[in-house]
Amino acid sequence: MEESSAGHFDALLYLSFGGPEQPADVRPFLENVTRGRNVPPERLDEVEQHYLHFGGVSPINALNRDIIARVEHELKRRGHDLPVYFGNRNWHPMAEDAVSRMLEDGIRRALVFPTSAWGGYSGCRQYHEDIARAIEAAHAGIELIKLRHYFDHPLLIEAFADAIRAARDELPAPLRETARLVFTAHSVPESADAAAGLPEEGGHLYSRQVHEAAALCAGAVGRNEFDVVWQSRSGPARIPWLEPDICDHIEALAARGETAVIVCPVGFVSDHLEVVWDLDTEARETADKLGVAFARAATPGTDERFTTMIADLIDEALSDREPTRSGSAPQRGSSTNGAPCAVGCCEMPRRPGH
Ligand SMILES: CC1=C(CCC(=O)O)c2cc3nc(cc4[nH]c(cc5[nH]c(cc1n2)c(C)c5CCC(=O)O)c(CCC(=O)O)c4C)C(CCC(=O)O)=C3C
Ligand SMILES: [Fe+2]
Repeated sequence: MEESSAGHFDALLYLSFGGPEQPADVRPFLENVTRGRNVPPERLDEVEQHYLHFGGVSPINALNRDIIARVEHELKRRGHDLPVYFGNRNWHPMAEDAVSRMLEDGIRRALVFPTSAWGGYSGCRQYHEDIARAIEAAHAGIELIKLRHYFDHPLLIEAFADAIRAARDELPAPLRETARLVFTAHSVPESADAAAGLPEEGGHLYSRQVHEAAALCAGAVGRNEFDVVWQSRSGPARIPWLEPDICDHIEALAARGETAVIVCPVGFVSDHLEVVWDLDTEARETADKLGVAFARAATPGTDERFTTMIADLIDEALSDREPTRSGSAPQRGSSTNGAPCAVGCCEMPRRPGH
């Protein structure tokens, strides 16, 4: 998009994934997430149990409400009159409802902050689709401009780096320096990663950004050795997803004699279910069983720098200035009313039988 996003905005739409808030929500939420996506029912049964283990309540909505309160406070402090609306892709409050409330309140032009820092279909283009769907449902004129990818924003990297240091300090002193530093992000189908970004830039935008963010965090804590692994794979077993999985990786580390890991969930902004189940429960149990000391770095959502980053991204959009960033992988993500970032960006290949 060549057009400028600078100028006046009436509001901020905080757009996230959504999660169930009571046991009865779990199944319909999972149906929403996986509609048309060929996820086997056995996988849904399994994931349903993870949610029920936590009383059918995902922490994600409460965490997002907490971040929103901080953002509102920071925007006021900076003198911006930008009310913040909350909408999700998969559960209430839904993006459609947020946009219809915005219209009722007279909002005509708003910025959108997505809780995904990344490019790729699930992390970027699907949020554009959510925006387009919400506008269509509202049957009224509104301009929604999504903010850019922030995977390499220096404030995000610093928040993760401090969290890694704090996790390291939870380990027994003799293990701190030798503990393996392992970054993890949500797996996606290999085909989705290959199609992420622009074909002429080589695709693989999501995994490239994850590797870059990991390298920046590792550099910030003075390490040049680290691993990037994946978690929370879904879909049928016959379809390849990004690997290795975090638990398999911990097993491989144990087999070659490693005695401690620091796991940094670089792919996520808050301690939602994929973090508290897949890492704090499954990965930790795997490590315990193998006698590998385990420490998990905090996610950045509740770090003050995360709020500052959101406000800085807004100020950047308002003034149309160059992005503040530490990396060099392609960085897009900003477009109006759900248009793709560029022609062919994160275009999912049509798979027969889907
Ligand atoms: C890249 C990516 C992110 C990071 C970017 C971002 O943050 O957006 C992310 C985040 C999240 N994923 C989440 C939860 C789930 N993801 C699922 C399924 C899937 N995720 C995928 C990708 C991603 N997911 C994909 C390719 C699928 C397969 C189905 C499909 O092609 O779309 C399923 C279905 C069941 C299953 O796991 O099989 C669930 C329940 C939660 C909320 C947790 C909570 O409730 O607290 C969050 C933040
Ligand atoms: Fe997911």
